[in-house]
Amino acid sequence: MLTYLIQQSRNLMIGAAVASVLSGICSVLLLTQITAALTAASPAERAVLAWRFAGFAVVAMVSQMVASVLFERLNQRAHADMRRFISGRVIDAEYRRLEEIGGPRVQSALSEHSTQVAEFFVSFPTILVNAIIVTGCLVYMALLSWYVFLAAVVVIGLGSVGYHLAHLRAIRHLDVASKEQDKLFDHFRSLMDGAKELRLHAGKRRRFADTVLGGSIETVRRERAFGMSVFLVSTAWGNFLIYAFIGLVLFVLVGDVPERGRVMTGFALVFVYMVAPLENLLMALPRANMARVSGARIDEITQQLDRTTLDDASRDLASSTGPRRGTPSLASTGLPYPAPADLPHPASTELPFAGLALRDVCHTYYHEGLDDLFKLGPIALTFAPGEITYLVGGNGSGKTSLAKLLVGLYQPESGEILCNGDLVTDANRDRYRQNFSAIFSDFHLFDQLLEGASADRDAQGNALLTKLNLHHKVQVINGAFTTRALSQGQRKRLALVVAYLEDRPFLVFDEWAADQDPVFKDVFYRELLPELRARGKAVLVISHDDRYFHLADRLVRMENGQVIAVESPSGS
Ligand SMILES: Nc1ncnc2c1ncn2[C@@H]1O[C@H](COP(=O)(O)OP(=O)(O)OP(=O)(O)O)[C@@H](O)[C@H]1O
Repeated sequence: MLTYLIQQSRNLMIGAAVASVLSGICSVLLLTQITAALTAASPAERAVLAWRFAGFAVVAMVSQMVASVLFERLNQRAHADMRRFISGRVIDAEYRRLEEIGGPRVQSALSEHSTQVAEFFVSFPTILVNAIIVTGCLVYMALLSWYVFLAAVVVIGLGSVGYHLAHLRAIRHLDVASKEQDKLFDHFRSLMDGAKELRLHAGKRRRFADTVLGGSIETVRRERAFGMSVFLVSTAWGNFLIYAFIGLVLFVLVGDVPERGRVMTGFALVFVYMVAPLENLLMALPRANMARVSGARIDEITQQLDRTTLDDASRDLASSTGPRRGTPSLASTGLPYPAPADLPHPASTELPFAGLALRDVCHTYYHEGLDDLFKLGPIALTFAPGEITYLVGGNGSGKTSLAKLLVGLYQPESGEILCNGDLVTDANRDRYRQNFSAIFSDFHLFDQLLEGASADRDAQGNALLTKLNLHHKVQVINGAFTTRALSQGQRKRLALVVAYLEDRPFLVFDEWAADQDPVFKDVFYRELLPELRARGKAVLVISHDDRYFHLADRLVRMENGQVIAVESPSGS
């Protein structure tokens, strides 16, 4: 990830580095002018020095401005690139994969980890400029004396071994911290999602705050502090080696060389000049290592997201703009998923929907903690336009899972789905999904319709709001709802407005009516559903409202992941 970001920003980075180096050189030259001014005798000499001083000061200022602005831009660009990259992968990922990975880990990658990686671009100029200065000093040292240079190499070697050992240890702790951080994001979510429960139960609130959340915060602090301390200790070890080296050179190696005074002065100057950059370098490296750990974490998450992706069409599109699997690539981030018009056509929505068939489809959930499986299917069912199917059964019998299989959110492990007689495959699954509007029980309402604002659509939306008796609460203006602060039942009605506007041939309602008052429940089952039937829509209604089961064209009963009966209650 980090390597890729550096490659992506190479030119900007080179520009920023050159400006940094120039600023560093000018600072040194300014110092030489100050020293010269102290000893300058004539006014003419001082005038020349003054002009030079002014010149270097201006160049130093301009180059520092350019360098810091460019590095800040690099930082922000890296941040934006990563956000686009990760959210692009999340949008592309198979839904089931997302369920498995879980929101908190993705959230953690999007926020903390990407901040750490972007931070690298703040420490990078320090590393770069100081590394250049240290290298320059070593070259100068080699010119002064080969013996001393070789001694320097040995000391640097020793320092590196120490640093490497420390590094291995520190990385282990930073890794534990970054994994714990993913859990911490889960607890952060509970802070909001569980706000009501936490307020109603003081004991639980305390235990959550102290043990669960507090424990997680503490683990991250402890592991990160330990990892970083190891780095800092190795920095002190590096510093010690620098002084040991200086002592070695001054008091042992240049004992009785010819021109001792000149050589000693030369070394003294190099050391004085080199110590600060070397210290800065050693201090900046731990930050770069933090960035590396976070970069690896982002890679791990995006690779898991990638294991199965949307469909071959989007994969093809991404591969035409850059590498996709294995090596990290931001190439597809500008276009995280293909516009429907760009997709190939099989199982398409262009043909009028003529029906679909599930042929012995199966899906399995594996519950890791319990070492337990939930097996859905094999299930064989057909769905026709203008037909209302009620899917009923006890809690956990597999109704929602079957609906997710039906609408293409899960791909069948075995068996197949045929739409208009065409086989649904990985290549056309995304297009197949465009046949459906679904309101699951954990539905999400976007604040916009995301259909492109138009006066017509606003008018259509507002008419539907009136029909669903919501017009006094909310309106559609410029393609967006004026509010989402509604009761659960009202929000579900709003979701219904969205589904109506989508005008898809197949609608799925997962216990939609559960939150409606009796009057509107009646309207839903007795008016809205028949109306949809009359418009030729296929409808799957997951329901526990047995008062209305007789209104279904077909009643599919489920138990323990299997369809146990298909009935025709209305006698049609
Ligand atoms: N995201 C998931 N990960 C793992 N297992 C799951 C997941 N969702 C559901 N399951 C398992 O699948 C079984 C069926 O769940 P499903 O939600 O399909 O049932 P349901 O019939 O819709 O239940 P309800 O009437 O309570 O909504 C559950 O018992 C659960 O063990």
